Amino acid sequence: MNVVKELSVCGGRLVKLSHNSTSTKTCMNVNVYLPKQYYAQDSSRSRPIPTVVYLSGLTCTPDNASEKAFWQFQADKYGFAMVFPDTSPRGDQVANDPEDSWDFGQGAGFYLNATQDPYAQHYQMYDYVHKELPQTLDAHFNKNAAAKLDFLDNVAITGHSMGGYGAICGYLKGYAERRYKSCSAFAPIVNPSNVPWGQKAFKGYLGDERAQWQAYDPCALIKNVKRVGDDKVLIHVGDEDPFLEKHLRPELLLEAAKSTSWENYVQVKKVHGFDHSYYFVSTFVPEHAEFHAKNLGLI
Ligand SMILES: N[C@@H](CCC(=O)N[C@@H](CS)C(=O)NCC(=O)O)C(=O)O
Repeated sequence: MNVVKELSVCGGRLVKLSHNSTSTKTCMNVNVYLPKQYYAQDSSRSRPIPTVVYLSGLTCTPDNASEKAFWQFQADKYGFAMVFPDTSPRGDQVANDPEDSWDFGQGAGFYLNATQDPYAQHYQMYDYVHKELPQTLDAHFNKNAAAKLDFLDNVAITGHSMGGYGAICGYLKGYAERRYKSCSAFAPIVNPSNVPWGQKAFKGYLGDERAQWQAYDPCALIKNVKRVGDDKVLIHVGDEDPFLEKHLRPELLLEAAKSTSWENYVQVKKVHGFDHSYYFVSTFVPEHAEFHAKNLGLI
């Protein structure tokens, strides 16, 4: 991994990295925020600093949330690190949307492993985000450092819009092995098989066969994953979000959860007057941070 830039933010440092990914076969950018606890000269710390992975929405790079979600204040408050991955592979060699729209292709990888040409070659974002990136970050940050960061075990996941979808999907798919300790989402796409953004992406990346889509659809996954303990999924969405009725439709996840172990354990908070922007996301980041801090054993 190459450190492209390091900046002071709040009480810690934002590290901007790039690396050659074996999953996407491209150079990927990722931002990592190391909270103030990472730099504290406290050798008595008994366990590594947990991480929260934030998956961004359509058109975003790792910088959008790093600059506009204000996670850093919360990371310092509770003592977790943040990982901000990119939303797709990028580059001239990477196939893009034939319609040249922002809802598919570069900036819109949907955090899945594409099976269809010409996308399968580089769009392997599921393996990248959930498998390769944590291992790569672990090797980079923990090799020689005294203070350890936990990218592999005590990890939470969250995200916005397409990234909220990616977070719920990754959480449920990895649930049996407890890949993530905690999951939340801001204005997520919850039922991609049945909304235009998701259908376009699934058709392009996974093909016409709808049976293949089920493996990545939270509304299908939730029916086959048995919830344990106090696990809950926390969701916020604004009632003035322009994408609410057509693309997000969070009520469909509540319907899918009915009569399963998740009934009453998916919490959708519809908040009045908020839209889809980072004004909305940043307002509710403190509540999500507290939720994850509890589930990561920090409070
Ligand atoms: N007009 C928006 C449409 C896409 C959009 O709303 N993207 C959301 C995620 S689905 C976003 O976070 N955009 C970037 C930002 O607000 O910084 C854009 O081109 O950015």
